[in-house]
Amino acid sequence: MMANKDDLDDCDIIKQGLMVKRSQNKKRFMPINYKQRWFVLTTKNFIYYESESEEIIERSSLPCLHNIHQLLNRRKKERGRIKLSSITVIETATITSSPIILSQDTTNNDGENGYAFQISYSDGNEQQYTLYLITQKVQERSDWIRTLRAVCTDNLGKNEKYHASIWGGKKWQCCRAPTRIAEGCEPCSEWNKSPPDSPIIKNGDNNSPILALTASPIMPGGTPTAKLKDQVPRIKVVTALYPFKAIEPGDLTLVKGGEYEVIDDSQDHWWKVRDEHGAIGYIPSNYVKEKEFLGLQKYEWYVGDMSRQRAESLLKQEDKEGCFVVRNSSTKGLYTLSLFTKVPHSHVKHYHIKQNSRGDFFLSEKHCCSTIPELINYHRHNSGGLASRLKASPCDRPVPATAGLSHDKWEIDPAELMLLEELGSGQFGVVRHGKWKGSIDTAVKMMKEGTMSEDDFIEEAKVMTKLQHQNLVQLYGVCSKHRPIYIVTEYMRHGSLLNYLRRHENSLGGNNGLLLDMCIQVCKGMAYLERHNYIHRDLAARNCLVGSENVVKVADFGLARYVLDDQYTSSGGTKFPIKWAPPEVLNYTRFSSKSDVWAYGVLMWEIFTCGKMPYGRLKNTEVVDRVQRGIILEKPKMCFKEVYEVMRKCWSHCPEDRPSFRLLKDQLAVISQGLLAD
Ligand SMILES: Nc1ncnc2c1ncn2[C@@H]1O[C@H](COP(=O)(O)OP(=O)(O)OP(=O)(O)O)[C@@H](O)[C@H]1O
Ligand SMILES: [Zn+2]
Repeated sequence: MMANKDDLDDCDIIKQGLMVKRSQNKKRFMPINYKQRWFVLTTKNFIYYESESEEIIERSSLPCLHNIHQLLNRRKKERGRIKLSSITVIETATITSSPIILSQDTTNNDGENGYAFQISYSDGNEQQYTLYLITQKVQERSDWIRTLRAVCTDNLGKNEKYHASIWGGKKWQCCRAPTRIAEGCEPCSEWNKSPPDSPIIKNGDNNSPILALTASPIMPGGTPTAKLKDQVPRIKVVTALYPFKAIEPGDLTLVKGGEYEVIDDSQDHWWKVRDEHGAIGYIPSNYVKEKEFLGLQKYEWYVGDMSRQRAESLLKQEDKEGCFVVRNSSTKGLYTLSLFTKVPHSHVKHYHIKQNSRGDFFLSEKHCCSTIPELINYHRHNSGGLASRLKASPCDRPVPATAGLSHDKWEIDPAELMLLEELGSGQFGVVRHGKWKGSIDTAVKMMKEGTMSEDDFIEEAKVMTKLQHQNLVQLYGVCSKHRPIYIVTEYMRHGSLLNYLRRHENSLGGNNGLLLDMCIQVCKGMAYLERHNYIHRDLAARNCLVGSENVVKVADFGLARYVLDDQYTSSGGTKFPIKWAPPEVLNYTRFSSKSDVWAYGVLMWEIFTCGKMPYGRLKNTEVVDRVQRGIILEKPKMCFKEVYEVMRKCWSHCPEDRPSFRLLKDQLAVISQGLLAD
């Protein structure tokens, strides 16, 4: 089997496995059939191969990744491929009456015929096709859906609706619509949510889900029949990635590494779980991960998406010989080991974790291991070519903020807040460091009376506590029963980005990579807001904050809407952030995610000048005049040409010509990868 050129560009496998594929029946006279295929998801394509060999299957355990050349060498015949960029819908599917031939090994089959899902994509002529796939286990299906959605995020969402079932030849089996091109009958799921895990293919009239009860290690009490009545489709077990201390009644304490059975995950941020003693309560969903998908996350040394620059500064801060982390490489699906050594001088070395032709992992070719944890263990005892033996990894890493301080809580009793030192002050009033119930660090913004339309804001705060992203300052809640009202947020120990840049100009100035990484972090937070149709309206370095490990987060989003002072809200006002405003805001006060993008360009400029004032001492009227005439900020001295090009695109006169944050995020990642080979 020859590898074609496309394959060679496409060598990073994200996930692979056997599934049953329903024929696409492009030619109407062909009978529908089902074939087992070997599916390979790469960073660019979803490819399927003839599958007669089982040997590869055994090697498919997570987080193991394979090189496509390897696969091709195993005489697989490619049967088709779909470009990820052409995929628009990934949803579950209902297929009712199909004689499904699954793999011979049906021992794990839970008595089901399988679980179906669908992938719609368009070819070059915009013709839509749908591929129906069937997995043996419900978990496999949600795993595939999740992974596929994660790599296709850029295209999903174009289609609003899909058909829940299949075209039966004369009508859609779901909605009975009589034409094949009829619009879908179900709204597409929000693609960042996981799919419902209900078994879809039914055995005759048996509509009740069959439970995978044996999968759960914790099952205090409760017989299968009791579970059936409770309509629990399957038991989901999660592992705690961080400790969580239950403070409010109704919450449950999490012990790091402990396992919990999920009882209710219908809300995004707080799940009801049961611990091994049978105690039940709410926990923050971002503190746990489904046991089956834990992968490397249970290891202290794995830091996930941390950038090269942040890994370096974290390890330098620890300042210990042999201190190391493993992080996701900038090439999707690969991992990098970052190792601190003092020999011959303090520095951090980065090693790609590679795989040989047998799929084994290695850092130096002589020492291969079948999993990454084994490889790490090996190098704890033998430097084996590394700059040092692997010794420890950074401990006391910060835990993420929770969406609100407890389940369903956004109103905070000021008596529970201990107020500490003043952190600064802005036009709304003073900001102080606080401790909630003696244990959680917070920042408390005491709103000067009369500066904001409080009732509207308090309503909005309920929504805002639900916005959660690692690059957004978390809103914990408000104290709204007393005056002045308090806005309580996550505490960020290094304060505002603007001051941070100015204070550290000497160390940051030469570090283009770190500055670009800050831009990327802000961009990620903004892409999240954009995805949720949330406009910031006052994005600038002064409104971003810096926390431990050089994390940068966006703060004060959406707040501008509730300000009463018209010196701040009207573009003619003295406090209006003119220097961050695009023409359409200056002319018509027309805010959008694209006006945020303009401001983001100015923020990038602030970052690359280490906190200079945009347009220097120019008066507001002079700035307006320049912006209207299309004169933009000059390139900061230490900024890469490529990065300045990105800023310029953010300053396109027409909002439509500016890139979205989603696009910016990818472009900046590419630049970062190219400029600072990882
Ligand atoms: N969550 C936080 N953690 C740590 N420090 C904070 C936090 N929020 C604010 N601060 C500090 O308080 C200062 C004032 O913040 P505030 O948001 O009130 O004003 P500002 O952003 O400087 O100006 P503006 O009123 O125009 O938004 C910040 O510059 C920062 O140093
Ligand atoms: Zn339908």
